[in-house]
Amino acid sequence: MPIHVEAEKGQVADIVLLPGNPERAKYMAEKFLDDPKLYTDYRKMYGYTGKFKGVDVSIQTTGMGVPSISIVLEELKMLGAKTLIRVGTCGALSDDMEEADLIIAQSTATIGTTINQMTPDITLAPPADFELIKNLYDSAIDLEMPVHVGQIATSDYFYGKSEEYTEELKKLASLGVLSVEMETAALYNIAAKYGLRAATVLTVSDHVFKKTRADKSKIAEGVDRMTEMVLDTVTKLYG
Ligand SMILES: O=P(O)(O)O[C@H]1O[C@H](CO)[C@@H](O)[C@H]1O
Ligand SMILES: O=c1cc[nH]c(=O)[nH]1
Repeated sequence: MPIHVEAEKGQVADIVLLPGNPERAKYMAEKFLDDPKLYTDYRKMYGYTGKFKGVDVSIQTTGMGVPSISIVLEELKMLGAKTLIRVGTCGALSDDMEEADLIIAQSTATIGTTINQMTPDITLAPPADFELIKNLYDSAIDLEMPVHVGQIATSDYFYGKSEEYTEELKKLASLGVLSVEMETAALYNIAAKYGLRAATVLTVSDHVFKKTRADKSKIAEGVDRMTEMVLDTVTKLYG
């Protein structure tokens, strides 16, 4: 049994949805899965396996930031997971984006994250799995959800420490980067390392430059949308 994801082989499904927040994992499992079973609560990083329309699906908390999700991803790989879809929140870098809009991350830039140490002399640019993001996009359109597709940024900082950091975010925004969050670079790099399928879907919880945050009910609306979109794709690909 791995040290942090306290599950035995066979308890985690091939397909794992990855929220950062443990309360989101619990909410999603209880609301969307049939017969969800908790397989780990170590450090309150809840992990559940249940069924959605007959397909086995796990929902595993990752915690916040690259170091935390990296531990979880390595252990999910040990447990046999094959398709990994992050379901997170993010700060929009464009004021035109609405709270609770969805973003599919084709790729991610990095600010400061330790994951770059995986290939110190190489700037790796691992993309999301094409079939996953194509189907996620089709699901969002079929379900008439507001969706954006493009590059995001993964940062080690939630609270920017300096004016320089804000300038870096503005630079990324001017280069077309849609939003900032804290885990996807680890997901795409570790998926590349093991040949796993990965994608990230985010819902806009904050506006970085306007310095506003959606209220909890608006974030919940985005989480519901994001989960419905991802589970629609799961049934199309694996049902
Ligand atoms: O809502 P989650 O999935 O945790 O994602 C975002 O929210 C956290 C910061 O509040 C970071 O983990 C960031 O990536
Ligand atoms: O602004 C934000 C919002 C969510 N997550 C982040 O990392 N940043």
